[in-house]
Amino acid sequence: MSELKVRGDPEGGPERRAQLSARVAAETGIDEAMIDRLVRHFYGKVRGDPLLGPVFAARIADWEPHLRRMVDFWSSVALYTGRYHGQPMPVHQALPVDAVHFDRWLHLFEAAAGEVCPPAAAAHFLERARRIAASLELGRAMADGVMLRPGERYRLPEPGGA
Ligand code: HEM
Repeated sequence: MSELKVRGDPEGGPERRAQLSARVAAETGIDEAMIDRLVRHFYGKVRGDPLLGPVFAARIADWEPHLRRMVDFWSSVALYTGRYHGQPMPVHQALPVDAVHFDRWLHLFEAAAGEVCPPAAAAHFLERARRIAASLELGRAMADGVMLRPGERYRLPEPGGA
């Protein structure tokens, strides 16, 4: 499985990261306050969603630590701050999710970004979300021993099916 790189650690170390971060901020208007608004708005939608809400409710009792972790994650991914040090792949490999869940997640994320961010910022977040979602879906399939072909989506086996 290819490594899921989300630590905001591009070639060149801290100075290069700071340069990239400043450029993204200047080009898109993204800052920590916008990331905080986006994360809270997005997870508000997720929690009320009939498909995704129960998946989260089964695992998250105290939302504030999760929201803070997700702010760190998006700060690393969007602004190269290196603040997130978790491992999303094994977390999502253990979840009961497939293409339908990933599509819904991206749909809600796109809606949230459109509501909270100016267009260039929304596009920056969304491009990264799509790539990471595709990588997590590949990893999720692989956890069930399924190697997806390019463009193929992962479908959980029907309960009681073949
Ligand atoms: C199928 C759609 C998804 C579902 C149902 C889902 C669900 C979850 C749940 C329940 C957790 C918390 C697990 C726990 O703390 O026990 C989690 C954590 C996380 N999710 Fe997702 N997720 C989805 C897609 C995504 C996508 C597309 C991304 C990134 C773009 C993402 C990024 C993360 C990150 C960074 C964490 C924190 C992992 C850690 O450090 O512990 N998720 N997700």
